[in-house]
Amino acid sequence: MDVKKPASQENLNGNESESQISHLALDIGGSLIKVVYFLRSNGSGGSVDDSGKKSDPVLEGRLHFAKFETSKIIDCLEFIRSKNLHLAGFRHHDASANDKTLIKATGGGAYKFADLIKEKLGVVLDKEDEMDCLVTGANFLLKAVHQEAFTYVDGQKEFLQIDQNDLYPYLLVNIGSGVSMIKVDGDGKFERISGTSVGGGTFWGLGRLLTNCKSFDELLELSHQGNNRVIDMLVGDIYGGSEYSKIGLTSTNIASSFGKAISDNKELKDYKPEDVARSLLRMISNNIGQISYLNALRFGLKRIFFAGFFIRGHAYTMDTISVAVSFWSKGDAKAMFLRHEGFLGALGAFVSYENHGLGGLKTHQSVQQFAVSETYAGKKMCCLVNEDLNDNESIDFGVAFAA
Ligand SMILES: Nc1ncnc2c1ncn2[C@@H]1O[C@H](COP(=O)(O)OP(=O)(O)O)[C@@H](O)[C@H]1O
Ligand SMILES: CC(C)(COP(=O)(O)O)[C@@H](O)C(=O)NCCC(=O)O
Repeated sequence: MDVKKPASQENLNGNESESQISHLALDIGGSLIKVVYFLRSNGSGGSVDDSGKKSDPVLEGRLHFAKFETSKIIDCLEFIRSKNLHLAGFRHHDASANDKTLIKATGGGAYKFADLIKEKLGVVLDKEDEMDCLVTGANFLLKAVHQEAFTYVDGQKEFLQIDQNDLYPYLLVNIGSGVSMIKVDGDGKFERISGTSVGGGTFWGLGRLLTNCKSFDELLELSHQGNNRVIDMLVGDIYGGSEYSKIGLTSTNIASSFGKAISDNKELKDYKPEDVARSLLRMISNNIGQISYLNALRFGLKRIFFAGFFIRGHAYTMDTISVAVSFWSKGDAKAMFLRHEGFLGALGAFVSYENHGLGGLKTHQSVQQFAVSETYAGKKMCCLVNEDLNDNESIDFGVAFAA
C-alpha cells in the first residue's frame, strides 16, 4: 500500500513536539488496553549507512509502553489525546484530504471500540489479526531484546541467551483474559493449537467475587500472604498424612483445589481472603501449566514461553507454572517467561507498520552501542533494555523510515 508521510509530521500541536512523535499501536484486549508508542529523541534522524554513504533516515528514540483497564477506555483515549499520539498514524497515498489517519490496532477491542475511537480521536483503526500480532511480538522480543526471556526456578530468575538459529519451534502460551496456545514455527508461521477459557479473567473475576478485592494488584498482593493448604485438599489430607508414591504424589501435592471447603463446614466468611486468593492463583496457574505441557507434548515442543498480563512478573504465579511444567514433563520441558509479557500483541501491531513502508525496524551504526543487533523480518534492528523494565517503561530503539 502506498502511504503518505506520517500524519505526525503534518499537523501537531500538543505535548509531544512534532519532531518527537512517531508511531502508535494499540492492543485492546478483554481486560486491558496496551499502548506502544515511539518517541524519537530530539535531533535524531541521521542518514549515514555502515560505509558512510547516505541511506534511509534512521530515527533514534524510545519505545514507550502503557496500559489501561479496558473498562476505562476513556482514560486511555484521553492519555493518547493529551500526548497527541493519535496524530502519529499514517494515511493511504490516494486518500482524499478528508480521510482519517490510520492507527494500527489489534485485539477484540479494535472491532468493538472502532466507532468510539473514531468519534473521540478522529482516527480509523487499521486492524491486525491478534494471533499474528502475538507471534510477531514474541519473535520480535526474542530476537531483538537483550535479556528478554528467563526461567524462574526456586525463586531465581535466569536470563536466557536465545540462539537465533535454534529458536523454532516453540509453544507460545498467552495468558490474557483467556488463554491461547500457539505453536510457532517461524516468522509469520504458526498455528493456534489450543486454548482455555480458564485464564487471567477467571482469576480476577472469581477472585474479586470471593475476596472483595478492589484491584488486580490487591488480589495478587493478598495471594502473596496466603496459605493455600487451608483450603486445598492435599494428598496427605486424603491419605492420612502419607504420600502416594506409587503414582508419584507426595503428601503435600494438591489432590483437589478448594477441596477442603466441602468438608470444613465453613462459610466463605470463615476463610481468610488471602488463603482464598492463594488457592485460586495456584489452581489457575497450575492448570494452565499442565494444559500447556500437554499441548507441547502433542507436538514434541520442548520450549514453552508464557506471556500475557496474568503473569504480571509475579513470583508465585511463575513458580507455580514452572513447577507444573516441570512436574508433568518429569523435568523434560521448561517454562520460560518474557519481560514484556503483556505487550506482545501491541508490539506485533507496531511492527506491522513496516508492511506499509513506514518505519521498518532497522538498526544503524549510530546505535551500535546497543546491546543486541539482530536481523528481523529481513531488516536489522536492535534494542537496549534498561535493567528494570516494568509497567510504563521504554526501550531505546533505532527505527528507519522509508524516505
Ligand atoms: N491492572 C490490571 N487490571 C486488570 N487485570 C489485570 C491487571 N494487571 C494484570 N491483570 C491480569 O491480566 C489479564 C489480562 O491480560 P492481557 O494479556 O492484557 O489480556 P487481554 O488482552 O485479554 O486484556 C487480566 O485478566 C488479569 O488477570
Ligand atoms: C478469545 C481470545 C483469543 C481473546 O484474547 P484475550 O483478550 O483474552 O487476550 C482469548 O480469550 C482466548 O483464546 N480464549 C480461550 C478460548 C478457547 O480456546 O476456549
